[in-house]
Amino acid sequence: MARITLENLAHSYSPHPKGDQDFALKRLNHVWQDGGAYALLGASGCGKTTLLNIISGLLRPSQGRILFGERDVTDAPTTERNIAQVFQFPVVYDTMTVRENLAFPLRNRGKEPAYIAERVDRIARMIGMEEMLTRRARGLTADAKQKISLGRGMVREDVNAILFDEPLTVIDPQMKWELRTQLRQLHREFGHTMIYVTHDQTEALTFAQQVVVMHEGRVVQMGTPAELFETPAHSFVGYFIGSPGMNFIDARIDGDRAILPGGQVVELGARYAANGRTQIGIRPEYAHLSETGLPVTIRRIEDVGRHRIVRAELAGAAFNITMPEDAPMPADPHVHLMPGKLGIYADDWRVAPEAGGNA
Ligand SMILES: Nc1ncnc2c1ncn2[C@@H]1O[C@H](COP(=O)(O)OP(=O)(O)OP(=O)(O)O)[C@@H](O)[C@H]1O
Repeated sequence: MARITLENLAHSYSPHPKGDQDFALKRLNHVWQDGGAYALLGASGCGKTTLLNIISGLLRPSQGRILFGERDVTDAPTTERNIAQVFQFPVVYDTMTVRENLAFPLRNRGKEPAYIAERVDRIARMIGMEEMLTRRARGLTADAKQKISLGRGMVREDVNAILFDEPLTVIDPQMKWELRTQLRQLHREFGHTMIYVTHDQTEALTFAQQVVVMHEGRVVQMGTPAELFETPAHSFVGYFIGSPGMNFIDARIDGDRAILPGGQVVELGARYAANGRTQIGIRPEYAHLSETGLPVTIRRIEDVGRHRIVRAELAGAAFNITMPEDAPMPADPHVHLMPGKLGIYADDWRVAPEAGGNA
């Protein structure tokens, strides 16, 4: 296994890129620690698959280097990188049995038959296919074939990393949950570096210790699920994580106060110097309806089970508030923003308070 370093990496599918807009992957420096469980999260088209294919060697980056440990593998073929990759759709050998499919990567590397048998049985148990080991892959459902692909990706113990590219797309919801739990267990047991690509925040947050969020070809933040929720570094992370996402309201920042478009003042509890398009950001969970605070107009209330989502308007912008099911609705609705939970954003990036500040 190895630490994977991406150094000044960038990729354009165009042979003559003219500017940033021609890069599917903009310049990027990143380290995947040996043994980490990472999710790579982002909307469709943000560059996740491009990045995975560069790590596995299916694609050569147009700029920069990739290191496995200290070794530069930028020009090394896939076979030398010792990476297992599981794709969105099944890749199985139809004429082989399930057992032969699972054993294939181990046979290829000349492992002992006894070891292969033991390892295949173990993986088959994990993916719930012990009963099917003697069946040919041809004729199995897409779901079953994808489980074989997953099993094959995990059967080797000696890989540098296992890359999963939206591997559960074709799996039914109940099995999805089970397989995700199994992957986590496998990670704990064997400590492989795992990179799991998804556009689904639930998948990312339940699988990974560290979530790397990509937006328009850039890594905008890497953090634990809690860090991404509490302190999104970029407004995209605020929108993308959480349900509903973070509220952003345009505001002029004046030292330790934010002035909203209607003139309402929000005390920030610390001083900020912010230029460009400035906004305050707050999660719906940290905004509470009350009789005092900033006046809001309520547009709609949605009951989503354990709580309600209040769709409101604050200072001319859409504003969501989560509210316990049994909380009373104020007669004259105002919203109270929890001061320690406010973030200040300038041109989409979170701004730290000035030295000596405490927000
Ligand atoms: N072979 C290719 N040739 C040209 N452009 C490509 C190629 N593959 C991907 N792109 C473009 O590069 C950008 C990033 O694509 P990529 O597939 O890496 O994103 P993604 O985040 O994995 O999206 P998805 O979840 O939809 O697979 C997109 O704009 C895509 O259209």
